[in-house]
Amino acid sequence: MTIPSFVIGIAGGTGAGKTTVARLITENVGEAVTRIPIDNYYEDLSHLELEERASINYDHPSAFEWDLLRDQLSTLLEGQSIEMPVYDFEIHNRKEDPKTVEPTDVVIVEGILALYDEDINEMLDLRLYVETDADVRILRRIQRDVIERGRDLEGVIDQYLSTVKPMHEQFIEPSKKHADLIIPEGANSVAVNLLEEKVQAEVGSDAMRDWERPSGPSAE
Ligand SMILES: Nc1ncnc2c1ncn2[C@@H]1O[C@H](COP(=O)(O)OP(=O)(O)O)[C@@H](O)[C@H]1O
Ligand SMILES: O=c1ccn([C@@H]2O[C@H](COP(=O)(O)O)[C@@H](O)[C@H]2O)c(=O)[nH]1
Repeated sequence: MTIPSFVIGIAGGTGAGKTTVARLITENVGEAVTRIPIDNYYEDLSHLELEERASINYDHPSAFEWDLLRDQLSTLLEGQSIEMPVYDFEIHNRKEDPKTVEPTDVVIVEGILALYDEDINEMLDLRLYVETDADVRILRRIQRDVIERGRDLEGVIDQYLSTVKPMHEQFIEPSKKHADLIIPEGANSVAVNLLEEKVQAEVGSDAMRDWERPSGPSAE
């Protein structure tokens, strides 16, 4: 594999289709891709009761442990494995066991604030922002949170109006200015096909990568 990996950041509002885009553009390259969902880097809130954890603002940048994400991403880019935390949305906390993640040709950093942090942005080779209308996103979120994340309708609506929407407007939408590409309507087939080709090229042509990178082996 090539070191450092080619790193793609995928940001966008809740329900925009980030995970779907990440899955579709990498589904034909097998294990050459590692996904780092930044949800896994929510602060460890084990010291709080479940009820207190449920009322946290999970859409504010301060909810994330950025130092850990920066450290683990750079470790991965140096070619070493990491012990990535794994988040459980039902209990609003990390699971007990982390997941061992090995370095791969392509790394995808995905999450609402994937383009927010300056240091993380510098580590990204391609910055994507998935843009989908708010009404579509909230409908998707209601469906997902009730079915997969153990929430009730009233709770999803309250959280959306009190934190998700205002934080989207304050932090997530403005992070779009850091994007190299904006993908309208999420997983649209033209965008997905182009990005899939790019991912396959990165997995398949290590030699070209070295030519392109000033810090790559051929530049030394
Ligand atoms: N282009 C699309 N068309 C229809 N449904 C979609 C599309 N993209 C995503 N979805 C659906 O919307 C929901 C949220 O998508 P997801 O990729 O998990 O969003 P995010 O990761 O941005 O929160 C999922 O149920 C997914 O299947
Ligand atoms: O304990 C938690 C942690 C996060 N959330 C919400 O998740 C979304 C981000 O996930 P997407 O897959 O991008 O939708 C964020 O808007 C948080 O509000 C949560 O509800 N509970």
